[in-house]
Amino acid sequence: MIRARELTKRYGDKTAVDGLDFTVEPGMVTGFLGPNGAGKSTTMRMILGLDRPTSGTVTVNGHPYAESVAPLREVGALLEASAVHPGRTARAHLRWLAASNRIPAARVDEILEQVGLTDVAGKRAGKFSLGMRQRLGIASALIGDPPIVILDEPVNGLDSEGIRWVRRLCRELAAEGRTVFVSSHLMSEMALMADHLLVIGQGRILADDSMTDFMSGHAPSYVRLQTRDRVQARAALTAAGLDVVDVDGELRVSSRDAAAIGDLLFDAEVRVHELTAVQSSLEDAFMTLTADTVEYRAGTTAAPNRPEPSEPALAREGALR
Ligand SMILES: Nc1ncnc2c1ncn2[C@@H]1O[C@H](COP(=O)(O)OP(=O)(O)OP(=O)(O)O)[C@@H](O)[C@H]1O
Repeated sequence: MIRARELTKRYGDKTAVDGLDFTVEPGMVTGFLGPNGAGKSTTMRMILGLDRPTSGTVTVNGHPYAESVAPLREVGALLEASAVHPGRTARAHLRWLAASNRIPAARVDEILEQVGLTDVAGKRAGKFSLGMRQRLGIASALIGDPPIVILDEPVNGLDSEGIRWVRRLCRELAAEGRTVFVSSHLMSEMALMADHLLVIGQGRILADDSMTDFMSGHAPSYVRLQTRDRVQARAALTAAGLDVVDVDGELRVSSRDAAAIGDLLFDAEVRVHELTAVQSSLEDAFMTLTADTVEYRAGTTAAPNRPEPSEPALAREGALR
């Protein structure tokens, strides 16, 4: 378990992390999300004792990580995949880590096998591709068989097979009862991997919810309706208590039950061309939630202080009503 209380970090005038209170529970994958500059890396660094909080505390298993006597056996972390001496082979790197943490040498071959690096174990890390370095970073995190695993952008540089492997690995680690805390900018991947989400923006918590609650609260579902009889359809749906928005000639109905809407329109003698239940994505939900906290943004011709609004966000705000 990881627990932060009023965790704050300032760099001069800049408050990177602003009074965070959260608990990362064991037995599940917790996704850590936030736009660039939100304070994710700073938070992870403070958890690992690499940065000192300006105020507040963060503990792993009830004590600050810096006080750990066998750090790699307590917390395994991947912060930067390239943090390996380039002249060292993968096996030599892992042996060195094992020796310095009193981990049996036999564990090295076991972990090389687990991350799929056995065949290149004798190769220098400097010659590794980004994907191989990522795997070596994950091996380094897991060598001490730690109950807490922290992975910052673990799928960076991995191909589809590698991404699936990381997803399976995280889910297995959580199923074994470990605390798994993972950041990623790949929303589609996070949606498949995480059970719980911690979302921050400008150093503050925006959401701390189970994936299910987060999606139902922030990623609305709707039914898309194409018909020539829009006026009649709208009247029938509104009379039934449903919200309807017109987006470029397509009606969006605030419901997830396409069949019920089909029946209702049939009774109202409305000819339907398309009726599709649409679930907005984690990315839509994330963009809507963090819209006002984004620190770096490319120039856009749309509204200057908000991201390009996602379709469901438009629907929810009734902007096109
Ligand atoms: N050593 C530092 N000195 C000054 N400011 C810093 C330092 N480290 C981070 N910051 C600032 O603190 C804020 C949070 O940065 P942090 O790297 O934790 O964000 P992040 O969520 O990890 O971003 P990204 O997704 O881009 O990695 C940013 O505004 C950043 O510029």
